[in-house]
Amino acid sequence: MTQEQAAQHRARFSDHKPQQDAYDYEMETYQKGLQYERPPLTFQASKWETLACDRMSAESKGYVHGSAGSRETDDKNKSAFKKWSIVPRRLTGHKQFPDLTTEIFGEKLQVPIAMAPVGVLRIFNPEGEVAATKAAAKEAVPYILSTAASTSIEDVAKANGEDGQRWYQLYWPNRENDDITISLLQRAKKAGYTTLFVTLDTYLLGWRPSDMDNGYNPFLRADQIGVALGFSDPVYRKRFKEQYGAEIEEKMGEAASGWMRTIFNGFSHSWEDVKFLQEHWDGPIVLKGIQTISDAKKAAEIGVQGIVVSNHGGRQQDGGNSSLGMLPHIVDAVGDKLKIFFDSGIRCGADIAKALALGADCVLVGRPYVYGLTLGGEGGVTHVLKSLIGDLELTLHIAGIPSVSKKDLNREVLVREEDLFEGIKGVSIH
Ligand SMILES: Cc1cc2nc3c(=O)[nH]c(=O)nc-3n(C[C@H](O)[C@H](O)[C@H](O)COP(=O)(O)O)c2cc1C
Repeated sequence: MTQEQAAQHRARFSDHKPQQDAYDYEMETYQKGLQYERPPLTFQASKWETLACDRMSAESKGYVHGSAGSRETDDKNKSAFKKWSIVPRRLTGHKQFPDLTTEIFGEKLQVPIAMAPVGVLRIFNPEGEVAATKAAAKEAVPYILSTAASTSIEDVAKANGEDGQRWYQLYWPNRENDDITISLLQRAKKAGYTTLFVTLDTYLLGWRPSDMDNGYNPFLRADQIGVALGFSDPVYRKRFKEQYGAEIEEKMGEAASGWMRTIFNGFSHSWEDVKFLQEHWDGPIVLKGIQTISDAKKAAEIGVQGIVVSNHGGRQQDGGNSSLGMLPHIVDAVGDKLKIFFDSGIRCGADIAKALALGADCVLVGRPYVYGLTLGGEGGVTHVLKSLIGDLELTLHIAGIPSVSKKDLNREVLVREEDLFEGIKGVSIH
């Protein structure tokens, strides 16, 4: 990104604030409680999943809650957070709430949180991506649109609005479909998506028992839910007509499976292929799905701007490591060269604080906002975002941590819970 572009981004986003501060949301809730009014949705983050799953069809539940194989990776993602504890400091004299703002690729963020790319949101609520992206814009949280979305690139941009911060996630067609890749990138650029996230771990869907039990693959169905980006793509439409002598709408089944084979083409690209994206995307590129130090170093070598330390929420490969466990090792290797995003397993404010303390520059929230969407549409997503932000803000404030900047929120504020019990043998706990 040029200096000039960075300046433009900064100017565009610097005044974009959430409509209501998360702490005010808490206070408003207590005020309403004085009149015996209860919040429509629970603040207990650990309950969102069960409540939402109870309300979904078996297919939707299997799709969002499902993970690869025996769920081992997913389970480890979540339990890894408990291995770290935030150690509070007292009498800090801080007279302000923590500063949660940060800067990513020249864009000011009000909080170091973005909404992870999640496909097919209309299976959870008819408003799908439109509801999610509107809530993101209102809470000043960047929205990452998935290539597997059930709403087009352009319609999501419209709903996200002038002030919305939007990034685009690519499921990368194989090189025989370079013209389709270029078309997707150009559409995203034109619609105001500023950063490109390229997902590396999903060249086909993982072995997901819960989906197979339901015989459910949202991308094979002719209901247009998993294929919106393809069906609205001029290059894919032209190709389809040439091949079938018919419009997509006349042969929906073939068009849906054709699009699925285009974006989940079965085989991995190579490091050399990334050059193609660098030639065709004018802006920062972030590789999503990095889980090893050597891949993180290669990402830095080939000159992309960031990585997401992620294992797709354990949905792709079973028997894997926790994403959080790898985070500090990767940060030590490339944290000074790349922006480090993190996801997989974040469920509450303290989880966010821990990932940031371990060196992430920004975290992505996945399943929790899908549960909010199921429970309350746009309002449900808003509630989840406000809750996570409020929880993060007060967790930091009460721990005596004045900001999310690396000088304040770093490994010094953490202790491994295990070491506390070993500490007597010589681990220093300052
Ligand atoms: C229902 C669902 C759909 C997803 N779709 C996508 C997608 O289209 N593209 C992508 O890169 N990641 C996708 N992800 C992965 C998320 O971006 C993110 O990596 C993951 O949700 C993080 O794990 P967590 O949900 O356990 O926090 C999806 C996740 C879920 C739960």
